[in-house]
Amino acid sequence: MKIAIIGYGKMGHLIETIAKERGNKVVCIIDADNTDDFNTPEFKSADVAIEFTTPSTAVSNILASFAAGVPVVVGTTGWTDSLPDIKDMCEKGAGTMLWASNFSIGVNLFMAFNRYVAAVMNDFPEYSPEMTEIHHIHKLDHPSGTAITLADELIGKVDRLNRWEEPQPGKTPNDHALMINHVREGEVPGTHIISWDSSVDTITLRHEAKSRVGFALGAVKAAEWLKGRKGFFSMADMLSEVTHTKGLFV
Ligand SMILES: NC(=O)C1=CN([C@@H]2O[C@H](COP(=O)(O)OP(=O)(O)OC[C@H]3O[C@@H](n4cnc5c(N)ncnc54)[C@H](O)[C@@H]3O)[C@@H](O)[C@H]2O)C=CC1
Ligand SMILES: O=C(O)C1=N[C@H](C(=O)O)C[C@H](O)C1
Repeated sequence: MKIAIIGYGKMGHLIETIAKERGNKVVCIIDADNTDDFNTPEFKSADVAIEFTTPSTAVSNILASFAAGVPVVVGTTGWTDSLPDIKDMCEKGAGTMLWASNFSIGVNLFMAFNRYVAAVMNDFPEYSPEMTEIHHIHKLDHPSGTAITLADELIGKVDRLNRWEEPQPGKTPNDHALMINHVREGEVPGTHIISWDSSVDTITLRHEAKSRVGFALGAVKAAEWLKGRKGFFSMADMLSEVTHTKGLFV
């Protein structure tokens, strides 16, 4: 199939390599210096575009893809205040998009394990959860999109929690808040840790990406799956259809 790449940075380069290895043709690459190319026949010929740019540019790239009539897989994080409006547009037929805070199959399994553990822990108030995400020093947003997804899903299962917070100097954490810590060091591709702590022990769930390959491969597979569909989709929609794990992802 024909793929357009929006954002030719660390993820964009890897997506180009993996898309070609899987037999796809990359028909157009848009980066910060050629954003007028959304109007070209090359971009408009793409079956699906894949967008990995920055928190401040994702929304305009999504809208430009919709205007060009090209369905778009979006991995950019840090812009999701606008997600309800974009989802609404897709549901009204103005565009097609698949968004995920994390395209790695391992992280999507980790998300399922997190939901299961949180549901169990709802009945064990002696355990308090906390989350830490560790990423490379170039990352623009915090907490990571993945941490926000994990936190929202955990909070949804635990009656004693109603929001997440980041630590603030001099401020005592609220009893009903899940704390999310972020660490920026070196070139760490992405590590997420969820711990459940009691006075006598700690239970820890940890996912550690070894490289960005899992993210890029998942995004290319999502693009291949999105071809020919219309509406708004998540990784869960794709995984629940292509795997036989009934109820695990949605
Ligand atoms: N959902 C997922 O699985 C993953 C999401 N990400 C997210 O993807 C985004 C990009 O990550 P990286 O590739 O590591 O960043 P990067 O900084 O290496 O690349 C971003 C690219 O976007 C380009 N860009 C900036 N403005 C643009 C515009 N208006 N139009 C087109 N391109 C533009 C930059 O020139 C740069 O080449 C980040 O938000 C990151 O958090 C990263 C890895 C996995
Ligand atoms: O910026 C990154 O690199 C990553 N961003 C995503 C996020 O914010 O969750 C996914 C992955 O952890 C890598």
